[in-house]
Amino acid sequence: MAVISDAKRLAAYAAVDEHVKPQHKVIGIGSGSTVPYVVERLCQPPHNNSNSDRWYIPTGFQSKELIVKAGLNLGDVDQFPTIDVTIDGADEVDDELNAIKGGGACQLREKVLAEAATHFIIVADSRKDSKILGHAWKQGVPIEVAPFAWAKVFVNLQKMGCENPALRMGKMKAGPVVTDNGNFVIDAVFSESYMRDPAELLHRIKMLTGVLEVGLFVGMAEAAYFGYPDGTVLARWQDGRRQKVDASKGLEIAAQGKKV
Ligand SMILES: O=C[C@H](O)[C@H](O)[C@H](O)COP(=O)(O)O
Repeated sequence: MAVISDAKRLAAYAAVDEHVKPQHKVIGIGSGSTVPYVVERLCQPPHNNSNSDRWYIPTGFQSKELIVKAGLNLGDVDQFPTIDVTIDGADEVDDELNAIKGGGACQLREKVLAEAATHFIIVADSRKDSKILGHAWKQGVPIEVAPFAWAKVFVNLQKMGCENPALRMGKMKAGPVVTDNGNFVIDAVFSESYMRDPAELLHRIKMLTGVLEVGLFVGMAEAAYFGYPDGTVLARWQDGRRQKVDASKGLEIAAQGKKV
């Protein structure tokens, strides 16, 4: 198995199989390239047997489309402020399961759904499995800001020691990326000494007026599942446990899924 998409699928399948139980009635669906496989698995046996009285809550446009296209019940977090399980992707995950998120500009809704969840689980391929944040993800910490405040937040980030904050610009669109909430995103690279203490960094950035949310998810994930190109899945837990998950069942289903 050499393809990264297969690794993502295995991680997603393993996470769904381990964490989504028939009694779970409200499920948060995250964003990114691994999440379509989460929805794919949720639509297969035995999980699909629970879907008629289950509600799915999206973290943005992409996951809303996934939920609607799969014919699942779409809800929102104002109807369901308590979620049983949220499964989401990540840009990088450190040794303690702190994560950088927001590469797709979804960090605000993602953090609300992560915080609302009794169980918050990350799924990703092995490239996201890291020791210290910033080692693998070089683009910086995604920061969602009120549009009129971006230049002021820029100056404050520079005062904190971030040399080159960047207003994220659209592709095939003149001007900045506008999030699903109508805000802008600043990507801010910080030194390793900052990244070694993500809780402190999160606190300092969040205190800047005009900042709505920071793509640092500190102490939130219960477990993270990383798919490897050799077909294995590594589960890491917040208490430091590491476990190789038997992905053979997932492999079998993935093979069947591809034929469909
Ligand atoms: O804003 C986007 C999210 O935080 C994604 O979960 C994250 O960027 C990972 O996305 P991908 O799996 O596409 O690398």
